[in-house]
Amino acid sequence: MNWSAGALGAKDLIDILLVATLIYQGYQLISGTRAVNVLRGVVIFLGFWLLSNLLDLTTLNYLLGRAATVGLFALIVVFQPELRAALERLGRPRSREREGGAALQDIARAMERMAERKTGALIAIERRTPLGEYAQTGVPLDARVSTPFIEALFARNAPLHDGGVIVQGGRVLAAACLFPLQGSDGTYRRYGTRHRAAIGLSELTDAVVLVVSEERGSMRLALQGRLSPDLNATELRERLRELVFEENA
Ligand SMILES: Nc1ncnc2c1ncn2[C@@H]1O[C@H](COP(=O)(O)OP(=O)(O)OP(=O)(O)O)[C@@H](O)[C@H]1O
Repeated sequence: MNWSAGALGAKDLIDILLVATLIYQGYQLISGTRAVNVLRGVVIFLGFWLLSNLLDLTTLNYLLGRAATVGLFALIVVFQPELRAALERLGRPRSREREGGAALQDIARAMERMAERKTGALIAIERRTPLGEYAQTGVPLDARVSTPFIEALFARNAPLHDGGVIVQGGRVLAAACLFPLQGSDGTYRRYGTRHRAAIGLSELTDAVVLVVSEERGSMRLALQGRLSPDLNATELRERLRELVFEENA
């Protein structure tokens, strides 16, 4: 940017606009993931680094400079799954998103039917945080989502009915997965393990986790460590559309 020229040219404005868009899109890609907290830490670290530079604190500045180099590589290694998911999302064809929309309808339909029959179910829908590490605790499937398929997975006595199903962009990634149980902090203590597994996973990731209670035949949704009240079919569809299709688009 040519500051000496005094006024901002059209090129500078485009430049600023593009950088602002990049920063915003970058933030959108990581918002709701554990990377946001790390980003805050990085900003604080950079603040200290800048301050040590301004105040000319040579030793501190040297140490922070060294730590930054190592830290950059550490961040790439630690956030490799998130980076891969973000890049994958950038390059994901639109057809794949349409598939995701149709899959939501199928999941909602399966939820209603299982609730009618009081078949217990637990379904996690991946958003920005990759759920691969939880999928690894179950049986890998990589199959297209459909209402009968989801119902078959949770049918009583079906081999994979125990545990949770993980859905990623219109496909069932794995079934019979073990989700982290919500800690016993009191609020959700009275709930059984299926509901606490839903809350637990939604606490650690940004996934939308759906539960059908075998006991009550109710449908609920866990998000960001909170469990919704009972949802009817219309409410469930609405919530899924806004949380998975619109927010994640
Ligand atoms: N950590 C876990 N991860 C995934 N699924 C789990 C986990 N713990 C329990 N489940 C599932 O929950 C089932 C047990 O549900 P439980 O009756 O304890 O819970 P609940 O919340 O009372 O649900 P419901 O209302 O359906 O009875 C197990 O059979 C298993 O399928």
